[in-house]
Amino acid sequence: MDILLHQSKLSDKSSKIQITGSKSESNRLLLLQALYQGISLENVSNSDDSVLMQKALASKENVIDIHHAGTAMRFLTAYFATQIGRTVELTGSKRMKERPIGILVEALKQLGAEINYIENEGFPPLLIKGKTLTKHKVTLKANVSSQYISALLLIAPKLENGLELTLEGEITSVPYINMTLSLLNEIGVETSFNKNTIIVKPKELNKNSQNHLTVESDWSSASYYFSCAGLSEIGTQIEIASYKNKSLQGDSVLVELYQNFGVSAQFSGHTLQLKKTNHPESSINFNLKNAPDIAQTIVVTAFGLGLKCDLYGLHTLKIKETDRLVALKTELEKFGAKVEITKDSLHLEASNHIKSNVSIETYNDHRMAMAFAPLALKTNLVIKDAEVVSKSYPTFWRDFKNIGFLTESNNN
Ligand SMILES: O=C(O)C1=C[C@@H](OP(=O)(O)O)[C@@H](O)[C@H](O)C1
Ligand SMILES: C=C(OP(=O)(O)O)C(=O)O
Repeated sequence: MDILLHQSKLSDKSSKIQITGSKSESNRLLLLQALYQGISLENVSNSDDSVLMQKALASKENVIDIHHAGTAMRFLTAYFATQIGRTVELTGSKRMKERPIGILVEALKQLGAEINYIENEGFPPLLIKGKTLTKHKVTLKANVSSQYISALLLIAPKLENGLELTLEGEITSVPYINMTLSLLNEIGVETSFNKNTIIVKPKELNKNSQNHLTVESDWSSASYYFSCAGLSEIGTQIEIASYKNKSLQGDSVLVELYQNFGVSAQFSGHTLQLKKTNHPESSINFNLKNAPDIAQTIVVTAFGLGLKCDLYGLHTLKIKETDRLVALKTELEKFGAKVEITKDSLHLEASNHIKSNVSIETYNDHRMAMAFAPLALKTNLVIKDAEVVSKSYPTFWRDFKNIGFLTESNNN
């Protein structure tokens, strides 16, 4: 399905958008729920990636396909490595087979796991034979993906002696590691993270222990509304829910970053009120190594406002749903933008011209579709294969229409 977005203006009646739970928090908590009894959850994400995670954890099949879900692939590799007596083939989409997993597999093997590559060395699919992991110390590279680290941390309290991780190189996406540790703490697991060492103490929850956790709504999904506010006229307001002032999600840095685009974000209880209050700064320069998932949103907002934009710390973007650096350059240039990319940065020139009626390819990447959609506040455009949004935010197009976007779909 392609969606034609006519140039739109946000509706004056500020309607409140209820955004689904964080997929990162949900996928961690679903795994902890499978490992420990007595955990109940509220506001779990309805994203494809979380539904796939739930199904995989409940499945009794020998082959489990997690499609495009990176966290599910990495977290379930660790999970199945500890499921004694079970042998599972863990596989995914064509793209998943190109997303590296060797660092995690090697770390699990150092702990005593039995995992084999079915096709290419270092990549899914994997054949995992569940075993008791006997060791508790492991060293791994931390500059490729934090998901390998979170995967190990999630199973750590179940290991006989817990886990001591030594991280090598510059640690990437640190807030996601802290999120994992905080969620472990919430269910009573003791952890420490000092410099490059993380320690998780072993823990068996007592039979009667009950933990009820409410998943905060997804901040990466919130970014598209920050972008809408940023691209609107001064005075425009949008309300999104349900958010917390002290979030576990690193993408909550949006509140600070979007001030540069003239957007103010105020809490009223768990509702976040976004308002365009000021003109933007003349140029944007951010390091996003702690918040890689909002890079696409930010560069599109900057382009829509005609701003020069330099983004750094983007080394993980090449191994996500698509090579996001190449995808951004290709699609932005269709509108007439001038973009340079390196292996870890992106540079957009200031320009006040935006070509109309461009068709955006989404490359099986939900964030390509959602990041470009707010540009309809400036021009007409088409989003190809628009259903990709369901990877993290299935009701995105409905919600988008509700705040005033004029959309037309065609099913080709
Ligand atoms: O742990 C997580 O939930 C995630 C970690 C990040 O990945 P990297 O650590 O690979 O950057 C992020 O991009 C991804 O969307 C979700
Ligand atoms: C990179 C992402 O997800 P994953 O790595 O879990 O596929 C994302 O949601 O932007």
